[in-house]
Amino acid sequence: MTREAMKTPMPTLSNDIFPRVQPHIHLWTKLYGRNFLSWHGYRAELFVTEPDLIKEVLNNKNGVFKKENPDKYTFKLLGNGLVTAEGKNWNRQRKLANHAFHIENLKNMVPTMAGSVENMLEKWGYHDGKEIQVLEEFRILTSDVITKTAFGSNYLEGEKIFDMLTKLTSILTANAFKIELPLPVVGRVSREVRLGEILLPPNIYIIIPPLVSHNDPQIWGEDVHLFRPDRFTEGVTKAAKNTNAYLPFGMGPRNCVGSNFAIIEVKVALSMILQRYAFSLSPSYAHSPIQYITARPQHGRNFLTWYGCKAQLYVTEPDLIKQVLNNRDGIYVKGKPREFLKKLLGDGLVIAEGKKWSRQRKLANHAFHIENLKGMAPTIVSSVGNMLERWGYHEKKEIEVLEEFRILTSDIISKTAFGSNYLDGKKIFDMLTKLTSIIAATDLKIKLPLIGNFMKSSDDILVEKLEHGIRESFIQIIQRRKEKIQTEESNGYGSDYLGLLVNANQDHDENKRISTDDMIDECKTFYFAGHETTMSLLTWTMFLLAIHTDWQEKARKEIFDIYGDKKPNTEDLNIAKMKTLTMIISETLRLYPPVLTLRRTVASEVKLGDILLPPGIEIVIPPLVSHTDPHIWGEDVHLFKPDRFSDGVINAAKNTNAYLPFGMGPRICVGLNFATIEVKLTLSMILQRYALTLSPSYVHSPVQHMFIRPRHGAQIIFHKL
Ligand code: HEM
Repeated sequence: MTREAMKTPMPTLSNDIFPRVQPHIHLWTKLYGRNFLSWHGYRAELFVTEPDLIKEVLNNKNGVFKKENPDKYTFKLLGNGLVTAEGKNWNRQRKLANHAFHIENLKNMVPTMAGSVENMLEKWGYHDGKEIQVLEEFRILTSDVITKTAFGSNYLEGEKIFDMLTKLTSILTANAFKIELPLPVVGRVSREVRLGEILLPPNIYIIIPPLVSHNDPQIWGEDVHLFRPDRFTEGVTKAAKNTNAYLPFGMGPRNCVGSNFAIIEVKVALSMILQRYAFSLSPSYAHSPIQYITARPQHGRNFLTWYGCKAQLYVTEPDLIKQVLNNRDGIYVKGKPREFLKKLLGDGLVIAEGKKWSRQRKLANHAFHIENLKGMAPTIVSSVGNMLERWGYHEKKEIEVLEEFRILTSDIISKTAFGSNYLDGKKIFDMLTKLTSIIAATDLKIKLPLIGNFMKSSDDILVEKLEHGIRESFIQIIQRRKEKIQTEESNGYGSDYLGLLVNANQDHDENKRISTDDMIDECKTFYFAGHETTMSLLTWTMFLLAIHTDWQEKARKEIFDIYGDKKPNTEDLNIAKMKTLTMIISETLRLYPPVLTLRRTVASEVKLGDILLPPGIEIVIPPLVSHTDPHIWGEDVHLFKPDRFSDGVINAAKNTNAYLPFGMGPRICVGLNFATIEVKLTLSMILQRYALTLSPSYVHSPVQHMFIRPRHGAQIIFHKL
């Protein structure tokens, strides 16, 4: 649950962190009430969140509630120090610590603290107007302060210790499921005792998660998640309905011995920072990465991971990416697709290899040849027209465009590639959408090699049903095409993609002939590849234009210069003149590339850069890594700045191989031009009629659902021009 919760950034800068950092405890308090029992392996744990009971446990009047024995990891971090000690040991050590942190002693530490802060600020002096990552700064500051004040040595001397402690803490956190650190307070009952109405047997563990009572609206009021320091105007007693609900430093005899020290340190640091600087949150903060692979710079640019029993090499270095995708010696092949993906794409163009790929690629290239694309333009324009007619009634209202674009792109691909319309294709799309959902949900699941082969999950069964349904629908569409043409006594089967496929199906030359199964796989592939990708691009472009109204204006001006207020001229699309739109689309594809991973398999041993790759290893290329690399795009890498593309990709990026929205090399997207024309015509017709703004109800939460999409849709407000 934690991993799921952490997968995406928080949609807003909300303080409602509890469901995110402890999703399990959050759910349990909703399901089981304020105090509940749970099992951690064989260990019974009582979660206590009722303030009065918390007080009873922490005040520990009759000495029943002991500290937990440290497990082996905690012990390595804290030894048998004050935090974990019990009895006499604890008594003696606590006295010493109380003395060290006595208010008189604390006063003497202030100059040292101020000196450390001064050092930090001196370093910051050079950063005027720049962004500073303060978490790292404060790691150094607090280490420096504690070494100097408590041990009389400075950060540099203590650095080795802190480095080691930091590593140890990482291991501890990674083992957070084995141990309970540091969010909840943990203790153990030494003998039978009554807590409220609950009779506790000895040795039961007690867990107190402060976030529960800190987030309780009954204690703090309905504005519990808002940052409102004035609730503390008259101290904690007046701020909370029950003061025992406030536990940042614990309470009772084992409360934090360093609380005064910490507060003084924070006050000194804040005072000195506020005296010198005004600060604001950097735009790069909220925009945290969608995939956590990008958040692991410590592994370097290319690194190995394991997906179940399969080795995967992640490659993010542009020159190596180029080597893999260009595939000069035919070594980097499309590997065996994942089970589910195969159901979605069959053995169609995206997956096929060798001769089959060559033949099918030729057909697709032909279908999407520029002359054929021009022929499709009137169909695209009329589909967009239908959508706009529907929108006519929505003036100044909010429209959720992701859904709209799903219908639009489905309609366009059905009509242009298969000569049927959205309603005909709707059944297929519904089934494909369901299939996509199952696949997106199972993408991270790893099938056990043996068991997975014997047992069918409910997903497997549903997938088989959908697969069968999709196949039947395509057979009908193909059959209808064959019959229709026969009755019209025409020679060919049409020049759209389906027509080319049916022609090839009837070809006398065996080498060129393709089977019915091949046709079905190609149909699936085109329906799928031509639909969700373009829908994602259209949606994010609308979103970005709604926020960046200056670019919206520039685009609109360009469109009026070309088409006036008339429908786009399909005789001459004038696509080449759409410089601004091209830049906007390129920048959108950089920030929100619909295809998030490209995969290849190494067919035979090969050297990639300095790495010797054995056959069978899978290569994963995540475009977002190089798309968001400041070394390649500059420090403003996270900002929407279409003019970085004003002289093409070559001048936008330090290395053009870093830009991969459509892939590169022989397997580059075959629908590239088609998608681009579709998006340009759609945007032109929308911007001719409407000004766009983002709706306040929009929540920014981009997620990977096969492709990047806004989790809660994209709500845009349309104002008639
Ligand atoms: C914004 C829209 C689109 C994006 C971002 C996109 C992206 C991509 C990418 C990155 C690849 C390369 C995959 C790889 O190297 O492993 C690809 C391949 C492919 N795309 Fe697209 N695509 C888009 C639209 C379309 C459309 C509209 C169609 C068809 C109507 C299409 C059909 C295909 C096919 C058939 C392949 C496989 C080509 C081959 O392996 O030879 N795509 N696409």
